[in-house]
Amino acid sequence: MGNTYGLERLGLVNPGTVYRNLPVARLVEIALARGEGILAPNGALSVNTGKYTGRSPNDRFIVDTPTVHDSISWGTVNQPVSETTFECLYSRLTAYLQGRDLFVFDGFVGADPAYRMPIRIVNQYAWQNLFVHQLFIRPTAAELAGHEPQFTVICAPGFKANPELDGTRSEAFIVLNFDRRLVIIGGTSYAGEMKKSIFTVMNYLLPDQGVCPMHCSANMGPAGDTALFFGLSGTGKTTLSADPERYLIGDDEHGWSDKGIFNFEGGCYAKCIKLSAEHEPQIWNAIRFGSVLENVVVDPHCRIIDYDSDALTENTRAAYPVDFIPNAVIPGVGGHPRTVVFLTADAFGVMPPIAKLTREQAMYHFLSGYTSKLAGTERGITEPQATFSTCFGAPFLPRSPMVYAGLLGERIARHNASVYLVNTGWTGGPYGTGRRMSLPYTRAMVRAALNGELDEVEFTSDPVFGFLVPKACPGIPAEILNPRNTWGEPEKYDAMARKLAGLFRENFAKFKDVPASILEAGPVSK
Ligand SMILES: Nc1ncnc2c1ncn2[C@@H]1O[C@H](COP(=O)(O)OP(=O)(O)O)[C@@H](O)[C@H]1O
Ligand SMILES: C=C(OP(=O)(O)O)C(=O)O
Ligand SMILES: [Mn+2]
Repeated sequence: MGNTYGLERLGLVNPGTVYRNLPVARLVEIALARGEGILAPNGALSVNTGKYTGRSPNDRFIVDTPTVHDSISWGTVNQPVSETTFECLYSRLTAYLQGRDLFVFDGFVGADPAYRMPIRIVNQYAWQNLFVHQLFIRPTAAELAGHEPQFTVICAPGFKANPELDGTRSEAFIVLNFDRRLVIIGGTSYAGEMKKSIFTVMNYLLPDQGVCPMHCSANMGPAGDTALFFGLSGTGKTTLSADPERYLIGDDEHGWSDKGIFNFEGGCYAKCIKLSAEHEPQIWNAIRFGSVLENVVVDPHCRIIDYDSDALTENTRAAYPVDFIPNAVIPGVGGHPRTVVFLTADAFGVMPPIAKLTREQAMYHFLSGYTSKLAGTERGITEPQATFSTCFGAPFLPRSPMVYAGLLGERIARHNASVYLVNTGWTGGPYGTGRRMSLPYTRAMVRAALNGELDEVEFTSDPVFGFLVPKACPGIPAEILNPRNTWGEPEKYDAMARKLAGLFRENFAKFKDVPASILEAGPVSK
């Protein structure tokens, strides 16, 4: 029998061949030989995930054990399952995997050696093992030799749960078990479930180590100044952090410790619907041999890639290691951020393209997490839907939002970071009548904020939300800065703004123990 690398300790007995940390070329060869995907003309491995093309938040559970019971914010996001349910499902999963070839990736999450955690991902599919190889932090040969995983993900999309037997909601499940330090995934092949599960684990563990975990991208300017871009899926974290004038640290998940910031991952996971070489050259060029294209339409005969097609999903993706972007920072660490950007994709077309927030407003908007869910990233979402996703990442936060807001607010104050709200969503009217904000304009505004150019301009106070809106911004026609001017009928804008302010108030009512100064930083007019 071949080496099983200790898998039997997880109850994974009698496997077929176990492959551990295969090089990229072999994973690609095996994936192709097994018919898991096809080669795209740019060299990327192209795969389709079938029924599940986005995350399935309703199928995600956390095992409710005494150790974690009091520190998890239970509810519709963090749904509990019992240990008995977990053990039954787990034994059926391990039985399913007997006799099958398995692909193991041993590596790390967390670029700062002080906080990094050795992890193991066990995959049924070679392509998913390539995905995690590129997305997480790859070990050196020496690190691999001494590797002892502290958390494991087992991902077996071919194993479909039976809700009656297994206590799941459907055939798909993502179950996190902190006592066993194990995540099990079945029924769905969407690769994002693996990375976001480990993100959730870090979001649980790091606050106890004095680190603020954040759903944000990060980059660094030539002078070493770092910036963070918070935002729910599809709001522009990946796109805006890939900036030819700056050094990329990471596109999605970071921690902020007493030393500065660090990426959790070693790769990026870019949305590629309507991707163009003109608007996103760095991402375009990162899609090559070693990358994975997920649910992007690639013609099986003539092998033409159609980035414009949403035939399989709007949520088409490319996964690649950070160093496929020129000027990436390896290892992904940086100093304390000078600028923090909250990205919102406002489907009402109300929010200005950029606004400067006071510290209290920053906390109010961080807790609110106002944005729109964009089509495709979660099952059942087919058009933009206004949502309040606390901390711009509610689906990934196992603890109370106050834990994360407290950690972030304290760091923003201590390091005197400037905070901006940037609307990458609609302008000129709501979704349907208006249009998506122009990406070149958003880039110009972000550049001005990061360069300090916005410190030099005049601002007006937004009559509804109270934050400061610049009157001018280099590279931008001034009239787009006030969203009211972009609507055909400004009175309709006023009505919509009042409606949105009402939604903010309604949503914020759920936060009970918030200091008055933060409560008062919400919408100013009734
Ligand atoms: N003004 C804009 N700012 C940022 N992204 C935009 C804008 N307009 C359109 N987009 C598109 O929106 C998507 C943003 O996705 P992405 O950066 O992957 O989001 P995230 O990383 O936050 O999930 C990309 O497909 C990008 O091309
Ligand atoms: C991968 C995801 O997130 P993001 O779009 O933020 O990268 C996701 O939500 O499945
Ligand atoms: Mn992203």
